[in-house]
Amino acid sequence: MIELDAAEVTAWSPDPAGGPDRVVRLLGPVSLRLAERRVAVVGANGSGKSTLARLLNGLVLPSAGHVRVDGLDTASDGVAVRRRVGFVFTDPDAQIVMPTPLEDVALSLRRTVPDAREREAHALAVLDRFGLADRAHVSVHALSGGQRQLLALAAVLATDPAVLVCDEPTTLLDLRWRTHVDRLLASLEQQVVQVTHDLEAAARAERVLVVDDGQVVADDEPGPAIAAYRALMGAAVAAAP
Ligand SMILES: Nc1ncnc2c1ncn2[C@@H]1O[C@H](COP(=O)(O)OP(=O)(O)OP(=O)(O)O)[C@@H](O)[C@H]1O
Repeated sequence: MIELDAAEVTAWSPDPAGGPDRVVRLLGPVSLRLAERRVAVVGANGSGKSTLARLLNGLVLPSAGHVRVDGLDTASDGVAVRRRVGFVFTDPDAQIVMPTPLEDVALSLRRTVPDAREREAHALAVLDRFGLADRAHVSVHALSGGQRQLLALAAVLATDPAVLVCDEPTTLLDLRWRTHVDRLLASLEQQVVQVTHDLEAAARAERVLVVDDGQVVADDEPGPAIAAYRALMGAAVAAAP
């Protein structure tokens, strides 16, 4: 269970008028309990979706309030939270650090599988599960964008986190790879919280959060939540000069 209690995120920002830096609120206060297996987060560019997603595994810490995962506070139990909550970025290149897929997945397993041979065998099995076994030893630069996104997912899921948070995991993918990754995400046992601009993907969630200007402005089943998001975007388009 993910719990946000009056969680706020603030940051220092330059004053456009040239005065001293000032504190701006990026998100919140947000209070939520997320127990559903499939949660989608939608909203305009810059509305605060990534900030919300990053709060869930302690990549961003709340400036006020608390975020807890299965009772573990992201501020005081960050390491334990990150073992429970895997995070997948939009751009897999932000995440892939090793020269080959095998080494990259093996790196994720270094804590849970101490023996090097066992670790390699385990990493190969993970790559096989993601359809990447025949790419295990090639340079990661020789992978397609879709294969790189799969590798990023494989490396995160290798340690079997209880929760997977994905920040627009299919935005850079063509329709074929998007469908492939969507199916893979749908097949997971884990709780998945997915930030997305893909309203078809959001419609498959059990619960959809709509973020606008740093606030959760709708929180509902997909039908009404997506309708609220469309209304919000329609109003923004109508108000544009
Ligand atoms: N460290 C920071 N300092 C100052 N402002 C920040 C910082 N991080 C994010 N912001 C601002 O906070 C707002 C929310 O950013 P966030 O990345 O959460 O939006 P988003 O909804 O994920 O956007 P997108 O759909 O474009 O990825 C934006 O206006 C962004 O510029």
